[in-house]
Amino acid sequence: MSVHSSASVKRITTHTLQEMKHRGEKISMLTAYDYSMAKIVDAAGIDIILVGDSASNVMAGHETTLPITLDQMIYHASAVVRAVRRSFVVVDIPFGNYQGNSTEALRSAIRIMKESGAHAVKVEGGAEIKESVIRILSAGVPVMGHLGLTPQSIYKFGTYTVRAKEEAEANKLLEDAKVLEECGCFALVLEKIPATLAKKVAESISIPVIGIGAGPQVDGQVLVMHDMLGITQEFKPRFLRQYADLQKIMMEAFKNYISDVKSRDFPNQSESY
Ligand SMILES: Nc1nc(=O)c2c([nH]1)NC[C@@H]1CN(c3ccc(C(=O)N[C@@H](CCC(=O)O)C(=O)O)cc3)CN21
Ligand SMILES: CC(C)C(=O)C(=O)O
Ligand SMILES: [Mg+2]
Repeated sequence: MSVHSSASVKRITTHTLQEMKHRGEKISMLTAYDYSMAKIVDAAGIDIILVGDSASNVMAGHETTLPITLDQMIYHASAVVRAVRRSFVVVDIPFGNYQGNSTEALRSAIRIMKESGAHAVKVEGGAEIKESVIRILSAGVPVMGHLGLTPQSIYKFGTYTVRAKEEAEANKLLEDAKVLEECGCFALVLEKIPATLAKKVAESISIPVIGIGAGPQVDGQVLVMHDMLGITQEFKPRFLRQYADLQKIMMEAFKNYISDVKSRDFPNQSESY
C-alpha cells in the first residue's frame, strides 16, 4: 500500500527518478499551472510536473517571475495536485520567500506541501542558499535545485543570455551542483548553459539533472507547456521545440464561435431546450 490513496497507478517518487538516471532512462518534465492541463499531461505519462513560477509570465502576464506570490503559487499547485494520479509534482518557491532566511524558506516549503499537497519544492541558486536548502530538507521535504540561467536573479545579470560560458563561472556552477547534491537535493535543473558543461555536471553528480537549453547529455528535459504547445507566441528561444500550433487552432475555434453567434447559427434546435 502506497502513501497515496489512489490504487492501481504507480506514482513517480524521488526513488523512481534516481533509478531512471541509473538505468539511463530519460526523465520528461513539463510545467502546468491548472487542473485541466495537468490532467491531460499526467494522463499522457509525463514523469514530473513543475508548477513553475513561470506562471508569473504565462498565467498572469508579468514580464518576469519576480512578482508572483507564495499564495498564488499555492493556488496553482493545489489545482495541479487535484488532477494528478501518477506524475511527481514540484513547485517553485517564488522570489523573496526563501533567499537569505532559512526559517522563512522552511516556512514557505511547509506551506506549499501542507496547502497544495505537492511532492517537492524547487529553489534557484547554489552555495548562497545552502542553509535554506538544508533547513527544508531537514523537515523531510524533497528539494530540486536550479542553476545556470536563474530568472529570479534577472536584474543581477540584466539579460537572458546563455550562462557559464567563461571558465570561472563554469567552475562555480560545477561546485554549486556538488553543494546541492551534498545537501541532499533529489534532482537539479540546469537552464541555458553550454551542452558540454551540462554533460559534465550530469556525469559528476549522482542525482538526476534536468535540462532546459542545456543540450542532450543530461538525464531529462523540461519545457514550459504553453511554449511547446505554441500558445505563447512571442517566446521562441533556440532551445524551444514547438510540438503544436495551438494559438492557430484556438484562434480558428474562437472566430468560428463568434461568427456562429453573430449569424444566429448557434445555438440550433438540438442545442436548445
Ligand atoms: N514562457 C516562458 N517560458 C520559459 O521557458 C520561461 C518563462 N516563461 N519564464 C521564466 C523563465 C525565463 N526563461 C527564459 C527567458 C528568456 C530566454 C531567452 O533565451 N530569451 C531570448 C534571448 C535573450 C538574450 O539572448 O539576451 C530569446 O532568444 O528568446 C530563455 C529562457 C525560461 N523561463
Ligand atoms: C523553466 C522552468 C525550469 C522553471 O523554473 C519555470 O517554469 O518556472
Ligand atoms: Mg521557475
